Amino acid sequence: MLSQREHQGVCKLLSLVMSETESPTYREEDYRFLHSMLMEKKVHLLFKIHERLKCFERQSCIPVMKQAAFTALELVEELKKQNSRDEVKELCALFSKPHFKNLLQVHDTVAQKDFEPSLAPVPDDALDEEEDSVKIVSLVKTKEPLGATIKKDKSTGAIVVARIMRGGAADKSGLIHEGDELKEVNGVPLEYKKPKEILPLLARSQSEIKFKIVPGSFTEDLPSDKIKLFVQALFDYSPLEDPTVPCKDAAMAFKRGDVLQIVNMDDDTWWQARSAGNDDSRAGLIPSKQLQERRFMLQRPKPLFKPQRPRPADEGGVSSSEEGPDYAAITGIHIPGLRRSFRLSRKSSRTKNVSWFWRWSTEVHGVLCPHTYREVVPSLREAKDKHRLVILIGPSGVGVNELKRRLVISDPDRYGISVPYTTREKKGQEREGVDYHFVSVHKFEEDILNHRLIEYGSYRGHYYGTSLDSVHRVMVTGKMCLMDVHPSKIKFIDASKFKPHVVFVKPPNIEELRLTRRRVKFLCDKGDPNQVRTFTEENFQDMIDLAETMEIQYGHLFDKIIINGDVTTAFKELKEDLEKLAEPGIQWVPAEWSRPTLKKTQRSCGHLTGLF
Ligand SMILES: Nc1ncnc2c1ncn2[C@@H]1O[C@H](COP(=O)(O)OP(=O)(O)OP(=O)(O)O)[C@@H](O)[C@H]1O
Repeated sequence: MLSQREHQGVCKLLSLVMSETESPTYREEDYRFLHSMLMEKKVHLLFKIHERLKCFERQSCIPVMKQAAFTALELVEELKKQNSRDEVKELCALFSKPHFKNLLQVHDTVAQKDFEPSLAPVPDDALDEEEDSVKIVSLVKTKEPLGATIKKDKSTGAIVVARIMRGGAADKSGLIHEGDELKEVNGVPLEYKKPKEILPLLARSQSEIKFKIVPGSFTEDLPSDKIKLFVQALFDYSPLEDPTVPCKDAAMAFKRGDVLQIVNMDDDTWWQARSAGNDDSRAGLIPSKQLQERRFMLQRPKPLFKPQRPRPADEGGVSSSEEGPDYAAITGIHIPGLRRSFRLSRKSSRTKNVSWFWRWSTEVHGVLCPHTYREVVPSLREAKDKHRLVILIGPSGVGVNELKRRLVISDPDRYGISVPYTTREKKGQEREGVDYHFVSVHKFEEDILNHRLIEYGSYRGHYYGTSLDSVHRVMVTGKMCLMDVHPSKIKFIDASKFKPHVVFVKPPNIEELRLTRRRVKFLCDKGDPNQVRTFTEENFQDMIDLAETMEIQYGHLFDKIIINGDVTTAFKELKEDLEKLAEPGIQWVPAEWSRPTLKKTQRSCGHLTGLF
């Protein structure tokens, strides 16, 4: 907004100019052009800047002379002619020093206000052509790329500016816009030239690049710093491996999990983004959500077409009945709460796979949303805040329990595990509240009805489940609660309360599985301690297949993916991730957590709202 005084100034100037144009050569068209130019917001801003600079000039100190370097030189010559006193000699020596000479030269540059790069004057004949309006734009060449891409307009054959990268040199200049037609670069006409022939012209120019431009219809964008859309990438992207990217140099690479600020979404296929927190950097091209979804849809979904292997007779432990997900084995050091898993077990995985395949095939043409980007918002974590709930998921046998066990052993004061509930009888050494909470069927079913269980299932006629209550009990002790659930249950966890951090434990490739697990023994039936065996090739393949399916279905919920090849490396990576999670500061969380609709969804699902 212009101040009253500035506004008056503009009006005065405007009326002066208008009165001057009332000459015999007055043309309605020129008049309107001048009027619209003077009404331009940018012209007003220029007046404003001019006013401010004037103000500054009045306050600032004025140099006594503008040629101090020359005066110093003359003085030295004079002094040399005088006497040879020590002080005079010292002064002459001082004035002759290169540092001092340079200092005076800098002074003179400032005094003469000679900061502008010298650009050649606009040639007289530049505007003689018949075009309605032609712009001559001179840009000083720096190490920074221009930050614009060009293309040939298919219908007219003209070379036009395809994109201006936000924050780049062209964008900052404010002089070149998308849709502008380039007529010449450094005096070379671009007619009949291909875009790739023009790039060397730009590269060849030394200190300045001069464009002759026919402006396109330009609509002012929202400045990039005003667009506050942040997304977390759910896939890795490398422009070098993308043959469809319009300009590899203008594109940016990113990894899954990187947070990007989207600064331009005008184009349906290529957005412009920069790394979050890097406000001054030039934006880069990234595939838009729509483009990435299309690409994803065009890929043949692998699990859908995977041939079903026949089920060996020795693995028929669980039928395809309504029985809940199977429980997996427990190995290693006993830690309370580590003794059960509702994740798909290796025994039931094949049966489950069949139904997942069916679901995938319907969802792929229906509601399944490919994982491209998820909107995130910054959330400030303070030192006094409770820890976030850590959810570990992965196919059975991949090592979720092993990693939980190592975390608890490494720092029992920091990590805790919720104690599960069961309706079965207490066995041998088991302790109430340590190994399980032993409850009646009636109590368990009441808890189900009251939505007090995050997850539950039945195994051999007994219920097993994790209650919100037990998670809460760990959290109030100030520990980070670790739990493993089936990924389909994540959406029912009250995100605004627990701020779940989901870690997907992924198997490595089959060679590494063979290498690291060949001798590993696991309990294949927790009800029978004699049923210990080693992993088979089929177990490995199941693990990989199931991980792939989980990633396709639930990948958008994963905050971190850990590949559990070498267990020490995987554990270190997990621990580092969780330590970072505990640190105070800004964390990026899904934007939907802060939207009121989430609560509605939860209520309509009838889950997990009763207890807290
Ligand atoms: N990276 C690894 N290298 C070698 N052995 C591993 C590795 N990770 C886990 N194991 C071992 O594999 C076996 C299965 O691991 P674990 O019980 O943790 O799997 P899980 O994912 O919890 O599966 P489930 O829920 O079926 O028990 C255990 O004996 C464990 O010690």
